[in-house]
Amino acid sequence: MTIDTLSEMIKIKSPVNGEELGEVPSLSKEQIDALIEKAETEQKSWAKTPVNQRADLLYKWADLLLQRKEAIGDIITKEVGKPYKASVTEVERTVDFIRYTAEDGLRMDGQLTRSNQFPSDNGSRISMATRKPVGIVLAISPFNYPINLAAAKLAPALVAGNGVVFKPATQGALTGQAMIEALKDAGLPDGLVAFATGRGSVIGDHLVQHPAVHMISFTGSTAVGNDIAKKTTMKSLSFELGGKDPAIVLEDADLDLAAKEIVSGAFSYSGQRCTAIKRVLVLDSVADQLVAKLKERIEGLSVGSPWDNADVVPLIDLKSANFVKELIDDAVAKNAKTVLGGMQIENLIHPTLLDDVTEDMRVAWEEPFGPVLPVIRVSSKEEAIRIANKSEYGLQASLFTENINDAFVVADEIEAGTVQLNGKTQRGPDHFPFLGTKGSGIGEQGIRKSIESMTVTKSVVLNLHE
Ligand SMILES: NC(=O)C1=CN([C@@H]2O[C@H](COP(=O)(O)OP(=O)(O)OC[C@H]3O[C@@H](n4cnc5c(N)ncnc54)[C@H](OP(=O)(O)O)[C@@H]3O)[C@@H](O)[C@H]2O)C=CC1
Ligand SMILES: O=C(O)[C@H](O)COP(=O)(O)O
Repeated sequence: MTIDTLSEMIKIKSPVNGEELGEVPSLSKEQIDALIEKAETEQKSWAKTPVNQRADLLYKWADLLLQRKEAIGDIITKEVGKPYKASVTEVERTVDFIRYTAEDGLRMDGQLTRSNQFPSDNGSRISMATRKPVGIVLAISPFNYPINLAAAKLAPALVAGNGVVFKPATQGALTGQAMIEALKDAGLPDGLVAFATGRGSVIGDHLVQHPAVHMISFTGSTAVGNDIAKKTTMKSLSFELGGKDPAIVLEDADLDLAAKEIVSGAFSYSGQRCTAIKRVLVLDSVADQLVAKLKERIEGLSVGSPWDNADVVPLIDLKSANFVKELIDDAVAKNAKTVLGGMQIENLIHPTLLDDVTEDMRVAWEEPFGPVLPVIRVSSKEEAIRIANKSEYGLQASLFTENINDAFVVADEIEAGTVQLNGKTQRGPDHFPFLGTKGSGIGEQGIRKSIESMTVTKSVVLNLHE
């Protein structure tokens, strides 16, 4: 089917019980073009709107989201099966994100540079650089944080004076709709944000190659990120992609702390987080003890419905669960030991701990996006660093040690955007720098960095003549 022939609706069903929740239009090429044209027109006056008024819109939007947090939390849980408490927390976190973005947007300043800072210059020129919006930002978000990772693109884009084309994950589009309704109720100029629904596989190419789009802020899988990068030209890119975050546990680590952080980092929302801990690299001498502690904690996880706030819930779809099971089966066939779990019931995978995982197993390298934790035993910290860095990904890493020297030496060697010392891998707080190296991304996020990525420098030079 080509995009030109589309006009049908896409039904959104619950990943938990298959209930039909609603539908969103699969927009045609012409509909998308008309929306983008309107956004382009509106952006011109939005860019001239004082930043304090742009920030006011964000504050009002945040207030409305907070008032609607239970209702939106309800939609998130229905649509992506996130535990209800975590869904409401996601809305609250988004509110904080938007408010902080408004504040940072107000503080974004230019830079004054005198020419005589450069050798041999007589000082007759002054550059006054300010930040200008890029124009139209294409925001493409994934399913797993359907409001937070969408607002994390829209808020910086808007406060900086841009128009936005917002393409939500299809499984996440109902949440996106609720978020956009709140933005409209807060006073969003009509048409400034084009809400572009439709499957990425169908409308994606048209969006990412659209000549009116100046910048693409994408969060999702490395496969789709690679595809977009190949297809676009002359657009700036900010990509947050997949990960295979290791937790490295050295001999002198506090093993109780390590086990607690690793289990929470690996299994919350069933491991459907880019920053989930996706492998453990533990020194042989403490591996038995650590595995026993991990086992005990994983046994304490609840499995079931997101409405009961279970720790481990059904995955986003059957295809994803089948993929996770495939990784488990491959490892077991190659002699990994199943310490716990390994069962699949439709799209629910029981929390799984695999020991004695080796480098020939797919689960050592591939991102499951599910509740499976492989343990790889290593004989030295050098081996841990080698295996950590052999990954195609480089999002985050955790390092557990009581030795401050090792902490900094090893952290320095790890190829990742962030190394967490004695803590689980995680993105927040959201004003921290957040980035992936290698296959985990391009560019940097974190509130200030996101605003910067959606603006360009405009320099006006004053030439003084005697
Ligand atoms: N580093 C980070 O910050 C994060 C990374 N991720 C990564 O995202 C993945 C899980 O999220 P998931 O939603 O499944 O990721 P996908 O890559 O499948 O989808 C992400 C978004 O891209 C859209 N899309 C799909 N195909 C195309 C295309 N050809 N052109 C343009 N857009 C397209 C999707 O639309 P549609 O839904 O319609 O297919 C969706 O909106 C994991 O790999 C995870 O690690 C997730 C969150 C954070
Ligand atoms: O999408 C993701 O997985 C997030 O960017 C990770 O956020 P978190 O570390 O706060 O869960």
